Amino acid sequence: MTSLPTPPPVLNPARLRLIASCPDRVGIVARVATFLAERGASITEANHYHDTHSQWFFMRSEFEIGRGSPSAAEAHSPVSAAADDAALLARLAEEFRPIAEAFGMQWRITDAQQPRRVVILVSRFDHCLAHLLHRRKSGDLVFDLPCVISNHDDLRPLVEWYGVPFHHVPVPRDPAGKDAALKQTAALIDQAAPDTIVLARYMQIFPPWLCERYRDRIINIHHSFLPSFVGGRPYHQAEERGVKLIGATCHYVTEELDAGPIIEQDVVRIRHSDTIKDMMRLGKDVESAVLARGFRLHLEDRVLVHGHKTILFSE
Ligand SMILES: Nc1nc2c(c(=O)[nH]1)N[C@@H](CN(C=O)c1ccc(C(=O)N[C@@H](CCC(=O)O)C(=O)O)cc1)CN2
Repeated sequence: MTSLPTPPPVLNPARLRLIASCPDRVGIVARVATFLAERGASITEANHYHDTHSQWFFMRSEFEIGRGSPSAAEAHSPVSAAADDAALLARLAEEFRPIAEAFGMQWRITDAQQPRRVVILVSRFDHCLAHLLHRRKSGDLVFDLPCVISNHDDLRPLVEWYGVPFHHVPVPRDPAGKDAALKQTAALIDQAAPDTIVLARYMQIFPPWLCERYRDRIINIHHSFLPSFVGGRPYHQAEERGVKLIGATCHYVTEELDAGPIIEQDVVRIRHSDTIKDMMRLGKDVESAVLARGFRLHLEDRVLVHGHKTILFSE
């Protein structure tokens, strides 16, 4: 049997992701793999899942592909390379669209090397925000951070120490004032044009219109193991109930409070002698870790929303 010639390695390939879901049928993976192979793409990671309840199929393919146009190699300017990558991604999407339509897919192709634009919202508790700012500065989490928005001014020094713009939008308790403040907050978010919004212990409830505008792109950290202890003061609820485990839940934000699709959760054991203050102290590490893990899964396109649940294609 004649061995196929090994193609020369593609120098500095683009690294893209194709995420898709559709009613299950035979041939989906074969068709997508052929589409990629026909374009010289090398699949570096592939995940598939068949949901027996809904008979839907989910897939995530990460692949490397030559940037193609010689102009990109010749240009050597980051701006040109980024522009070429955008053009490559747009061309692939245009060519994939007929396949997606034939299978009835919900899909997207993303650039794994293009940092996401993220706006973080916070109130007074700083531990989750501080964790994300540190992980970004250390390079563990890669994302662009055009600004942080808060309904309190307390965390301005922390945020500005990291060289990130800080916007203070106080939210009064009266309904008219709250509505106006959340509209001002939304305007700042829109101005930043984020891919993702992270609520890092932001203690204001987003109105339905804002949840819809950024559906499946708003990530919250709730300081309980949902569905236990929804809403405000979950540690007080936990103390009253006498639970032996407290926890944290990272979930997408929907108009129904703390009921959005869950991305990541974890727990920590507590003792009968632990006070609410002890719980809040023990909870901080869990909240920070769960938010960072959930956020990373989202940044890497490893979370697929299916109804009120998620499918995770972890590494
Ligand atoms: N539409 C949604 N908005 C928000 C969600 C959500 O799931 N859907 N999660 C919350 C975060 N959160 C718990 O994790 C939470 C935040 C605020 C409250 C609350 O009762 N807030 C009061 C004001 C409290 C204050 O001023 O200190 C209120 O908004 O009336 C409960 C739970 C973020 N937003």
